[in-house]
Amino acid sequence: SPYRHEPVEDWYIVGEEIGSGHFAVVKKVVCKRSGTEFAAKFIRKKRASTSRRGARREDIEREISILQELNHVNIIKLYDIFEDKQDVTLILELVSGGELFDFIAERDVLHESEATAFIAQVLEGLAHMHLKNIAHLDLKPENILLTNRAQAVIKLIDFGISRKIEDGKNEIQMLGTPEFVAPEVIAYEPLGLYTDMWAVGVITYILLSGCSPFLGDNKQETFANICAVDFSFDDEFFGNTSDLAKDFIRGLLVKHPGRRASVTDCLSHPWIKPINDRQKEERKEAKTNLER
Ligand SMILES: Cc1ccnnc1
Repeated sequence: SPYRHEPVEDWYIVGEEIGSGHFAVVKKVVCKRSGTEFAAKFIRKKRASTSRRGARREDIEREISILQELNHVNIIKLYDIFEDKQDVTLILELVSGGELFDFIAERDVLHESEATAFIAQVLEGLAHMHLKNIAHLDLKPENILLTNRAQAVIKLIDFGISRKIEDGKNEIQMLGTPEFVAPEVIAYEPLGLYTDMWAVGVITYILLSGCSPFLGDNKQETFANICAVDFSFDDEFFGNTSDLAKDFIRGLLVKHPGRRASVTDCLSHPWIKPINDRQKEERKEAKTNLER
């Protein structure tokens, strides 16, 4: 295969674990030649065809080809690929500012205008993907990282279940994380770019309130809440939230995929792109209630 068959340790000093995925572990590494830090994602290969452990070759190659097609400041970059008997290892851009939600939880007050700046960056990264008919399909807070605390640049990570959406062929059976999956995922109906937009609605709802709109006591309850689109803006948590923000979320938590706001609709929504000072004023006043 076209991947480098030398040991990763020949070229990189392997450091601490900084993340883990389904069949993968992510470690901080330092390039021996340049001293530059990267993240190495060691993906365990499936050995026997009957084994349930390890990732299938076609899934690893799909993640790689999708990462190689994407080139955007808000999407994690892939620099190199190694392979040995046990793993395929992706050398990725190191994103060391932690998860967006931890950054926000640390802040005592986060104005909506700051929240929109983060969501706008998620939307910019998604716009780049959706333009190429690529859906992430596993958008959730832990897959939204920050480069560092100063600039607070967002990076989308983990394209492990990401897919090219081709008409008629997107009957993909898959399940992201229950709390963030759209109704079509639960109903085994076609997934699409619109499936990511539902997740943006859930993420924004949580960012502004600290509450999860559909989370039940178990998976079944959560799925029932999602399929019924059973959510509300409880005044206890949304009392300070602007009407623009609620309108933005309502446009995304729509059951019918065809009626759901697209990434383009979102980028031109007044909550993200205020067109006059009144809209700016309205946004500024509101504060988030994210759990501290
Ligand atoms: C977890 C992770 C993945 C990619 N880059 N940095 C950190």
